[in-house]
Amino acid sequence: MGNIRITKQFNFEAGHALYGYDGKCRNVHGHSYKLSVTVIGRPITDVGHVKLGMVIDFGDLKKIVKEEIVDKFDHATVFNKNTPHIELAKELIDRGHNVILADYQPTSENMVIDFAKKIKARLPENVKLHSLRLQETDTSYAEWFASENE
Ligand SMILES: Nc1nc2c(c(=O)[nH]1)N=C([C@H](O)[C@H](O)COP(=O)(O)OP(=O)(O)OP(=O)(O)O)CN2
Ligand SMILES: [Zn+2]
Repeated sequence: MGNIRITKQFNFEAGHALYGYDGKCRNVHGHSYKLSVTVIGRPITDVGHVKLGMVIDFGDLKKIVKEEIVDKFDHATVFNKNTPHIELAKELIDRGHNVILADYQPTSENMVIDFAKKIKARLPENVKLHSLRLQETDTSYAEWFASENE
């Protein structure tokens, strides 16, 4: 049996600001992010296996992506910790806000690279991350493909 790709989609709301950017996105603002996670592998053929016919149970994929990404980023504000925004971030943290201090500029490109690393580290041996698509607005998204990052 051949390789099959399966995809699960996630949504989360997050704020961010692009420090030093020459446009309106230098302001703190938010997005309703849509993340599509595609993995590839061979469906299980062992008739005695509870996951017969699955590459990975969608539920198991959901658990990984929720724990690594959605539960952390949903309703958080992401700042580049290598910029003066660290001061703003510290103030918000002190006031009990949910803040993520990223070691990168929080563009959709950098976020999708970060997400790929985190998801890859949690997948079982027989399942590979194929691609991610992170949609920031109705008209803007970034994609990561394993085949382009080997
Ligand atoms: N290459 C990138 N460019 C921009 C990013 C990014 O992550 N990567 N991010 C932003 C802003 O954060 C924000 O997402 C604005 O994006 P944009 O598509 O420009 O939003 P608009 O509302 O102006 O889109 P329209 O649909 O064209 O009105 C900026 N750039
Ligand atoms: Zn934005």
